[in-house]
Amino acid sequence: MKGKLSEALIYSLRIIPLIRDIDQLGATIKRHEMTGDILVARVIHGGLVERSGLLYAGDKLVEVNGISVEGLDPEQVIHILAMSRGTIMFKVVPVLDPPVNSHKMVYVRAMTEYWPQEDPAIPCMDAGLPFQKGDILQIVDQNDALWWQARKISDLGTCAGLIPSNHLLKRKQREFWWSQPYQPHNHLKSAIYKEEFVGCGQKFYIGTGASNCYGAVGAPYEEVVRYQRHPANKHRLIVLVGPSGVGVNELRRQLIELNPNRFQSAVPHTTRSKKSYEMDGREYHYVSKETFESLMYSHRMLEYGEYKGHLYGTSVDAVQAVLDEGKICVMDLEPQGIQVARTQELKPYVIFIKPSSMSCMKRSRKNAKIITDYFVDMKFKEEDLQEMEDLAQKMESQFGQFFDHVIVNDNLQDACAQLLSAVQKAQEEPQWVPATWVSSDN
Ligand SMILES: Nc1ncnc2c1ncn2[C@@H]1O[C@H](COP(=O)(O)OP(=O)(O)OP(=O)(O)O)[C@@H](O)[C@H]1O
Repeated sequence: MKGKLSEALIYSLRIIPLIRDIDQLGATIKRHEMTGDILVARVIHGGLVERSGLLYAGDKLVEVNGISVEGLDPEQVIHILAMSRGTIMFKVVPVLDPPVNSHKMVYVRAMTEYWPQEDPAIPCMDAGLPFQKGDILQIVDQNDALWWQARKISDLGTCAGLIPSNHLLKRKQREFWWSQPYQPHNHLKSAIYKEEFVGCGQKFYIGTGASNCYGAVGAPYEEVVRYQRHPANKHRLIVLVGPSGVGVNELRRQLIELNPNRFQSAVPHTTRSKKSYEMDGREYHYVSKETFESLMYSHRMLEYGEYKGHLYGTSVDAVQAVLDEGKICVMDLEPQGIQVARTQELKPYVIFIKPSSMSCMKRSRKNAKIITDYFVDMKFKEEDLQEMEDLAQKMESQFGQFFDHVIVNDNLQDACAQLLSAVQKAQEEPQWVPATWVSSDN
């Protein structure tokens, strides 16, 4: 029988050389709250440290290039690193069980915006990844429940950056919401232990329009997948959105005119009575108020409104009727209606029609007429164009996360050609869509 051995931890010191090519090392360090040790806090995905496979989160730094880091602040260690060139020698006590990233890679659409420079709670500002509404992010590391690592798909070659986790972002949004309007910034103060980024100080643009660095309340990330419509499947609904007068109707009309066998509008419903020259199902579906309201209450109306005492609206079934014929349904929608249309059933592809610059608009709309029920032949005035621009900005900042594509409507022919190409791509090429749309039918 073995005698009782007293246990002892054997700390194996390891010397790790890292050759710094450019000045990115891609790791953060922090000081242990109790022991004062300098530890590797985080290894950034895609950075030099991660690629070397030699340093892990939790490793304790003992020396850097022969200089002891004992008793130093993380900032002082960063300074030593900043002065070092070529091969950097780290003497470390390796962590006993290095963390493994067991999460699969997921892609999300950012439904809000995030500005690390405005977020005092981020453990390391320089390692933060700023993003805007609608950006598609590749989440590469979810080991930390609060801070994930992600890359923008438009920038997959770079090393990852820190973003707040879904859970943290939701919590912060809620706190911010409740703290309004009396203490707009107190919620951001946090006792999170600061980390220092061992890499070059990336400079980020600080957003000016954001109400706070965490954006608006709502689901902060939407999981997305690449989806390509099978040629045998129904077409995706094409939704056009834009400020009044920008040319949404004109573009829709022109697109349908190009190929009426392929593109079609949905026939709207109305509660007004049919005129003698009209035909039920051609201009409108003429229904009773009760029928209309039951469609509304059962969420089968994509949008509706009242005009001169009568209800008007477009139903999901009317859109489906066009899709069932194998055609591409093109409809314009108020931005508030996008969320209602965003279903697995319709898989809408949303195109935002945007005005161009004021000077361009003045030129291109010189002979254009505002089309309303009250004024005939009224030309666009400067105020109209200004109002259109302001509204476009508001729409973009409020609903930009839902836009799959943006077209600037300056020259009508160009805009129409861009629309045709975008619509074809939406139907025939892979696009990012909410993961829930393809879970069961693929
Ligand atoms: N690129 C363009 N160049 C010149 N005129 C244009 C252009 N786009 C649209 N127009 C004209 O601008 C006017 C308004 O366009 P349209 O009716 O399509 O606006 P809208 O976005 O549908 O707005 P609303 O919803 O208020 O009707 C029309 O007379 C249209 O012919």
